[in-house]
Amino acid sequence: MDFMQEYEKWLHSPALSPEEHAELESIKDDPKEIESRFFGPLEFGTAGLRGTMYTGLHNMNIHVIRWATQGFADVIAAEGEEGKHRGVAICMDCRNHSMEFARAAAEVCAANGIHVRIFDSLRPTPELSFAVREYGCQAGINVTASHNPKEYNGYKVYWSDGAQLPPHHADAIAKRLEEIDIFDGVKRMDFEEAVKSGLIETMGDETDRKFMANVTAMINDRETVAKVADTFKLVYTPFHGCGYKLVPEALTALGIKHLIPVPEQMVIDGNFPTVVSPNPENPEGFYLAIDLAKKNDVDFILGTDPDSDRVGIMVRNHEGEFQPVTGNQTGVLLLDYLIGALKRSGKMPANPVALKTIVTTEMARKVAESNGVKCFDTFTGFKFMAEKKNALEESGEGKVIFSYEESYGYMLGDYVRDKDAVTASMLLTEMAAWYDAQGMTLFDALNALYEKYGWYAEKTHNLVMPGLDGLRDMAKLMKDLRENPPTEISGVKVIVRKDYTDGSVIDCVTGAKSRMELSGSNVLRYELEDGTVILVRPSGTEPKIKVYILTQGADAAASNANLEKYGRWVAALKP
Ligand SMILES: O=P(O)(O)OC[C@H]1O[C@H](O)[C@H](O)[C@@H](O)[C@@H]1O
Repeated sequence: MDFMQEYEKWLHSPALSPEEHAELESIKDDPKEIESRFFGPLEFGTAGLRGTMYTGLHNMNIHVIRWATQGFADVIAAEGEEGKHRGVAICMDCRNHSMEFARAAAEVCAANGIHVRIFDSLRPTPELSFAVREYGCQAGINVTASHNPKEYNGYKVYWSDGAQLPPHHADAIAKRLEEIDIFDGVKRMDFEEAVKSGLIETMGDETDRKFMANVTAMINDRETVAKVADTFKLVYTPFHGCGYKLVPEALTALGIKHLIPVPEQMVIDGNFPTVVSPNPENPEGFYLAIDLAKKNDVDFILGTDPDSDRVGIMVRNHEGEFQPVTGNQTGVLLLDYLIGALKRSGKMPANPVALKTIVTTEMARKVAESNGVKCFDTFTGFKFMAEKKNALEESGEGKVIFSYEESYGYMLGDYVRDKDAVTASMLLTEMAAWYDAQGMTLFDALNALYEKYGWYAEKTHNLVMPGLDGLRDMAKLMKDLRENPPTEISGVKVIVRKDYTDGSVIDCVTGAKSRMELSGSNVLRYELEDGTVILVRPSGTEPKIKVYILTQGADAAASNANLEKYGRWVAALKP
């Protein structure tokens, strides 16, 4: 694509508002900026389209939203009249322009004769997955950039099972888009007109009630919560986003009496004014919650991201300080707790299964298998976990009790096919209360798990490479690693090398080549002589290469020393 030509096309399009024209005019002498906005369209990555909210083809704006929706509408329409009638559920998060973009998507669907159910205001992402399933919709659209910084927005697409579209399906939309002109090829219908004609319907409290009935049915142990409810306290922050209402509601239904919300962050605001990044993976954002927790003598903090699909926790250690519990650790804690709770309540299904991704700690497998639960790996993204859950359950091979990613996402129950911070927050709180009743904090519980299952340690390094140069650098880094694979990392031999792009496995000792089951994702994996696993992949949601170190040691000091040692190799990777 000739980026200058594309820029000119946009600059002269009558579809642009005066403000958008002015924005494009202002970069006319900046070819680099023009190239980065017009070199090509956004790609469907880990979680659909995601980009910064500027005027441009490689950005998120109303034109890109309408265009993507026209492509998606064609894919839905290909299902025939029945598919159009089943229609699409549409949701949005708290970001600037999310509501406007969601309504724009609804207008395009309606103009294509596709029935729309749109939420009347922001909702947690898992509720969209739920709504698609509950109302038997053909598809779903969610306008959200999840945990990204405020400049971003995104467009997630779902299919009838309530899961995000798998890559081959997303490719069909991308192919369709090549044939649709972004300005002239999109059908539109006025929102109010479409409401009047019955093509657009609104979802609100009635859908919340149905969703919440499913969430609260997941409670395992009200009795233990009730025992400690007079003294057990927690602090909660939704980071200005969608968790503000239904997470507290779930906790109240659980029987929690002392929920202390962070007042400044209970305010919905797409500028996320109190944090640099609304990502619960970044502990800095918890500073207000920590202050409040210390003042109120609380040991447990819960924080959900802006679209409330991810949740992060912090616990007080023996020095009285709060420390973040990583997604890997939180998942291990919850998996172990759920296994115990299901066994205690006699609700453990036959052939139980836990799912995790290839970049999630092996400790989860250890916990699962030590307790008679099978564990399977998938690629990053809940669409893959949903696919695996559906396949295992449809074939009768297993019943998934828990699915999780190291990146703070947890999927529970059968009513959603995406990560769900509403249900996870409630069950994490139930778990914290249960340990409280045993005289333990989650900090104690985690240490007990390490003692029992081994000292696993993980660290994800993010090599941030923004802009067009960044894209090139990232591609070069992956290429270099393929062309000159490391034979040792920080002085330790690589014994097996795997490339998930084509599923190839190379035994570095014998040179033998074989294949693995998983393939089709740009991920490299190195297995080292000491049992450490290092994985490298470009993020599908942010401009960065992620390097995951999964290691183990005889004790905490030894496993942390490994993280440091291998971290030095990672640091040298960045161009
Ligand atoms: O590692 P990335 O490709 O950036 O993805 C990070 C996360 O992004 C989104 O939240 C997806 O829904 C997750 O499944 C994924 O783990």
